[in-house]
Order: sequence, then structure tokens, then C-alpha cells
Amino acid sequence: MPSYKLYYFEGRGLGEASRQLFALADVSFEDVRLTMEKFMELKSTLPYGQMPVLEVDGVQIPQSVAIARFLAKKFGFAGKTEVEQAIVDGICDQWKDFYAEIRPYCYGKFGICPPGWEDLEKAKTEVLIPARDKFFGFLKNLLNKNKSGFLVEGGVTYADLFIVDNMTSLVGWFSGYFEGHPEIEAYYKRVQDIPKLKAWLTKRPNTPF
Ligand SMILES: N[C@@H](CCC(=O)N[C@@H](CS)C(=O)NCC(=O)O)C(=O)O
Repeated sequence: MPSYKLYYFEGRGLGEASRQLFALADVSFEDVRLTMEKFMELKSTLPYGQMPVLEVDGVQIPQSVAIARFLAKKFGFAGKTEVEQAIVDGICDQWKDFYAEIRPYCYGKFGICPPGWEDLEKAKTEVLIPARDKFFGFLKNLLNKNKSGFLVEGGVTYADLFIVDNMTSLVGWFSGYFEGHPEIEAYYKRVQDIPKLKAWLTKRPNTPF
């Protein structure tokens, strides 16, 4: 078994889906959580100066989605066929587009408002809610296409993990996040109820994002 070391900040952010893949697969890893001060010391040694970074037997892999996809393929959470894997990759890309679209709202919540978006209520109504409704429509179509309860027929994948973890941040900031979307709320709970994931969620540090 290779030795795995995952570097990220204390929060969930872009590192959490990979931590969850280790938990789902019951594979041990070193969960390195850096303070900003420690990160700044290491920054110049990281491939793109950012985290997450996964070290596999000392070799560094950057970029959150590449890391999660690598682990998901190894552990069986990337889709069951090549076609399904491509669909899962596309779902994750679509989620990244959504993540970019809602930046004015999320960055406000991180305390780094982009210029012109200082009013968080305005960012919620004009950016988050329309983007959410569009994205939830895509998720509903995917959920209705199969009977697994997840986004593809072959069961839970790394795309479910990114999407559901991001929902945890959003519903923490905006309690009405699932209002009018009971199927999506049920999906959110279904993913978190997977026994090994539930065990991880219970023991991990509790952070707002
Ligand atoms: N596209 C990259 C983005 C990585 C990223 O933005 N990382 C942030 C934390 S979420 C970071 O390292 N920020 C510190 C910095 O850029 O100095 C990914 O998905 O991994």
C-alpha cells in the first residue's frame, strides 16, 4: 500500500472530498492540516503554490479534482464503466462551473467580498438562488435517470462527495438553501447516511466550510 499524505487547511473546502474517499475506502492517510503560517512557509515548494496537495510515496499531486479522481479510480468511486466515468467527470466539471458562478456569495461569506458584491443579501438573491435553481435542475435530471439514489447508476462517486460537501457549507450559511427542493435535500441526506461516510462526518473536526 502506498503512503498517502494529504495537505490542506483545517477546513473542509477543496480537500474534504479526498479525505472522505479515504474514509469510504477504509484506507489510512496522513491528514495534514496546515495553519496559514505553516502554509506560507511551504507555499513555494508546492507544485502550483496552493492546496490541496496529495503526496503519494513522496510524489506531489496538485489540484483538488485531479487528486479526488485519482483516489476515486483507485478505490472504486469514479463510476463503474468508462462511459460512466466520463459522465462523472462531467458532473464534477459542471459543479466546478457552479462553484465559480456563486463566488460573489461564497467569497462574501469567507470575508473577501469581490468589489460590487458587499451586499450579501443581493449576492444571495441575484447570484446564489438563480445558480442553485439551475444546478439543482441538472441534479434532479441525473437522479431521475437511475435508481441508485446517487448521480449515476453505479453508486456513490467522488462527484457526489464534492457536491454534497459544498451543500453543507451553503446550508450552513443559508438555512433555506433546500427550500422548494425536497428531492435534493433527500439526496443530500442519503449521501451523508452512507455508513462509512457517516462515521467520518461524526469524528472529523467541525468547520463552517
Ligand atoms: N483549482 C485549485 C484551487 C486551489 C485553491 O484555490 N486553493 C486555495 C485553498 S481552497 C489555496 O491554496 N489558497 C492559498 C493561496 O492561494 O495562497 C484546486 O481545485 O485545487
